[in-house]
Amino acid sequence: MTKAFGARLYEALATRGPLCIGIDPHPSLLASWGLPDDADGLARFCATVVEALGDRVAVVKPQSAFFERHGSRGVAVLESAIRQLRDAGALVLLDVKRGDIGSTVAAYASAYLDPASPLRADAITASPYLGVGSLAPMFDAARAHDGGVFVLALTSNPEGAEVQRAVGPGGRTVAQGVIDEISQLNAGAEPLGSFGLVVGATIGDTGHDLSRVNGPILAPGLGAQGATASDLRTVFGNDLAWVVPSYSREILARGPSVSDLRAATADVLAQCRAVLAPRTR
Ligand SMILES: O=C(O)c1cc(=O)[nH]c(=O)n1[C@@H]1O[C@H](COP(=O)(O)O)[C@@H](O)[C@H]1O
Repeated sequence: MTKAFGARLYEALATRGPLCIGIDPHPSLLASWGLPDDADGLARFCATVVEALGDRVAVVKPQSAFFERHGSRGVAVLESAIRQLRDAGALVLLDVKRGDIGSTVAAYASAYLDPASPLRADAITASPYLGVGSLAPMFDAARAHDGGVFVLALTSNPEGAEVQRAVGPGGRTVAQGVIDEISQLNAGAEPLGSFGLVVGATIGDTGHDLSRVNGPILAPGLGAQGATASDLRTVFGNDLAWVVPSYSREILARGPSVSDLRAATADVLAQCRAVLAPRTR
């Protein structure tokens, strides 16, 4: 039996530092790395990222869409990248943003969180817009298999606010409802819950109560979308403790040189540490 995802993440953040790097092999990045826009190019792209970052970054987040666009051969590359990253000691957060009725969510859960699946990752991203309760089979699978689930709360894109900040009959925003339900799942977990939220680094002061989350908060939108490490202070205020800053294109654009990828990563990690340290426990 391995440890719960939250405990494994806690250790990874302590030893490797508070950072997630995304693998988003955009066609333009493949081109700038001198690689073809096909499954072989994808495989070489991933091999370089694994070599450069697999042994040093706490969380690596492959974006499934960029693999799926190459069909079954692309998905095979994703399977192998997940395995290699995990073997190198990184926690793999597979960005698939799944959500559906509960019975279908159960199938997604077995696709991504069951150790028997070739696509098994440490954690996945999930969309709560069919109701947080519809994600229950994913939460159950995460508990059973020591996995994690990061649920969208306040996303980094400008279109998100219209839905996420809508106020329900009880006076709570949709996002606060998501935050509160995830907080309940993490209540009492030590040292850190396995259920995370996604809150974009681009959104300014959240205006939401994140004080009881007791789990990780993934903060994408840094770099290419315009947010900087210092924005994390504005966005999260006193709730910075378990923020996991996430960069994709900003770092990947520095490839294919392994040493440049490492240097860029070390650079953003230092910027994030300066804002996030010290952790409260
Ligand atoms: O869940 C995510 O990771 C995510 C949530 C969000 O609110 N905004 C967001 O950009 N993302 C993902 O984070 C990555 C951002 O990539 P860059 O803009 O290149 O850093 C993409 O894979 C997005 O799909």
